Amino acid sequence: MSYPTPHQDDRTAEETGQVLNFPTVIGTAAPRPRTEDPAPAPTEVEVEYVEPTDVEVLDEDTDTGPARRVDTQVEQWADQSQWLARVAEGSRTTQPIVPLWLRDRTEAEQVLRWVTSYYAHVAAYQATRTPLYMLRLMGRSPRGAARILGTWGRWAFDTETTALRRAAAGGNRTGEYMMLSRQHSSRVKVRVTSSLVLATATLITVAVVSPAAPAWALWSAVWAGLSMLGLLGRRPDQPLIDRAVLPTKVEKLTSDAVLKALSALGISEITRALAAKGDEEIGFTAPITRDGPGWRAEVNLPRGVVVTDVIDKRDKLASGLRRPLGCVWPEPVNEEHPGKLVLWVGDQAMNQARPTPWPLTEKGTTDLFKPLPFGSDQRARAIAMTLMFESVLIGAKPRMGKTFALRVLLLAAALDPNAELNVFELKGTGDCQSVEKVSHVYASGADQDTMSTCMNTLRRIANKELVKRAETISRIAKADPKRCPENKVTPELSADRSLGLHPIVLAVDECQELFTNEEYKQEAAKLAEAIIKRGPAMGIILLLATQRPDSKSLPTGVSANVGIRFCLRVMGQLENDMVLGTSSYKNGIRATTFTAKDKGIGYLVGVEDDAVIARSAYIDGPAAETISERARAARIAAGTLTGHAAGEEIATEDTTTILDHLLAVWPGDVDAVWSVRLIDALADYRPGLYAAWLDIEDEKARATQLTNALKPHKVGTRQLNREGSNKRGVDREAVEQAANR
Ligand SMILES: Nc1ncnc2c1ncn2[C@@H]1O[C@H](COP(=O)(O)OP(=O)(O)OP(=O)(O)O)[C@@H](O)[C@H]1O
Repeated sequence: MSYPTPHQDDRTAEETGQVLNFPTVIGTAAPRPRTEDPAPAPTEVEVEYVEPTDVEVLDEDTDTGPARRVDTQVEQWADQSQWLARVAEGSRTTQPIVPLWLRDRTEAEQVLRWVTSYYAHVAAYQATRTPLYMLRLMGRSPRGAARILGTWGRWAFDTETTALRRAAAGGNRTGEYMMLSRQHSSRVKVRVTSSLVLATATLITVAVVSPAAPAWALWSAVWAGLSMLGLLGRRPDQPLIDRAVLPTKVEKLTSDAVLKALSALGISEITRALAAKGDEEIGFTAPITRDGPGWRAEVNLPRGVVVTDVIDKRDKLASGLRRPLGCVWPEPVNEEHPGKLVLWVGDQAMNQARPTPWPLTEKGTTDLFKPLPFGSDQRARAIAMTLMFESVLIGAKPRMGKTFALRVLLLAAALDPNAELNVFELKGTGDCQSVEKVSHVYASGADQDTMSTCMNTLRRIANKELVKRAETISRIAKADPKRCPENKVTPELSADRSLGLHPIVLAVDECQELFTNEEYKQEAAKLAEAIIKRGPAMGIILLLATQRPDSKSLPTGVSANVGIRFCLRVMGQLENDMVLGTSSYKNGIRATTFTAKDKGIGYLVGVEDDAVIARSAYIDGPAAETISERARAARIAAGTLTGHAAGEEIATEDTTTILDHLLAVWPGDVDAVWSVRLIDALADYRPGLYAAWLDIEDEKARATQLTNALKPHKVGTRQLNREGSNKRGVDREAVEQAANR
């Protein structure tokens, strides 16, 4: 593309804008003339067009004339340093020396499997059709025989000279005719005689040899003969052998196919960009390559089109590519720009691929400080997650695989003999039963008893364990900062059982039951939030799974603070963002695009830098039992089988007191609060314990209830003059001191 020189362009300066010359540090190229300068002799100046970048547009009112474009420096730089720009661009987009698929053993195996399966398919396809091909040969043999006879007849009776003889006879060329006739007669005589001799010899040989030959040899000869005739009888419009049509799942992805599919999306900018041939608005930034069991294309979408526009129309894209929906996975590349699309097209729909086996099914133990195998991505690459210092939220529509995913994490945790498991399944179907034999606390049920056991465990962990662990950690950090450099548990501290800092895993399946329970919802939300915020540093890991990830069933404090999120199929943006985090839907991370068949498949956030599509490992009931048995044996060997699993009676009753409740509901940093206000908050927090106090109409009498309840803890109340009224109230310091005592 070339810039017009001032004389080539007959527009006015106002129309074109003026190009200012900037002093440049690179070279001393002659400045471009201003449009109002006397025109130099017209010359054809070919200047390669460089996309204007960082163009400063001056205010129309400043200086003289209209807004000015100041591309000169950019152009000069580009003119003189084209190669530098090319090198810079080139080094940004260098292609890997070792192909992607060869870098990883699993991927190399995938490719090998793919190639083998392709040729196996072709071989099997043709082998199964061999009888059909034979029938076709037999069917065509009469035509072959006729063709042979025809050809022989034409040769033996010298038909090729018939036209010449006719022409000589018609033209009264007697001499020529006589010569041709003689030649014809002698040819026919020789050819017919030799044919008869050959035929007789063949017949005699057959008659002599055939009685002595074995039957298979005769049949083979007949078959070979007929096959030969069949081959000679072929027809160009009906090939004998069918093409082993490549199955759709391994068809190569071509750039044409990708562009065609993109054009079918009905996005006007894409259609325009594709129509404008030669325009580089849309294009591939790397060759389409094999990537795991599929193809990977990198596309720069036209300016203004974002990858989420394409993700929204994934079904149309799949239709355009003529692939099953489960094969087509468009993804954004967030570190580049929102219009950079990576399109991965699998050979097989993800939901139909064989789930990769869980590596710990047969053997092995785990360490919660290290990555644990969780599942695999669309490319069948293993996905591992480190649970320590994290909390996990799993959300989905019912029956999409949330309990299976939770079970993988629970079994992985169970295989760390040092981890204490507290497991609650609030639907009562026994979905987590496989880990009962290794759990310190285990309860399953939809009843109030299970709920109350779950609440008491939450209270123990949030109110006692967190406090105790914080004290231990700060004591160790003070005494020996090297032992605890980041004021959080380390593998060494956690392994020392005498310190009580071993990992605690608290899992609640169907947690919506807890967060919507009239009696516990407020308290449960506060406790869960406290554990999510403060627990990870102290080795406490909360795992939550819910089939109703909406604002009512999942407290914002929980959904906003959780670290690892796994969202299987959900129906709407709200549920999607509740599980995956605010703006996920807007950013193209949409679990709404999964279909009902995508069981166990979801978006996983918080494990890799970007959200990934993952399928949890499939561990069925019997396999889970076997793994759990192994985990139990490991615990027995390590001497860490405790609580419910060890048949111990564990105190799961409420060990919190009114002091804990007061501190949980205390408003911010306020040092003293009226008793009536505290009673209101307490009644919301623990309606089962305090709601009855609200029935007392007289404010003074109501406040007295709190005074009396605090007496056993040696916490007094006093008159507080606030907002122009004088009412009984409590000091925070007094409550804290009593709680610490
Ligand atoms: N990773 C997976 N691969 C293949 N199939 C899976 C996978 N995970 C789950 N499934 C299938 O999905 C079905 C439902 O799974 P699961 O019981 O975990 O669903 P759920 O979401 O917990 O259901 P509910 O909400 O009713 O408790 C299972 O029976 C299983 O066959």
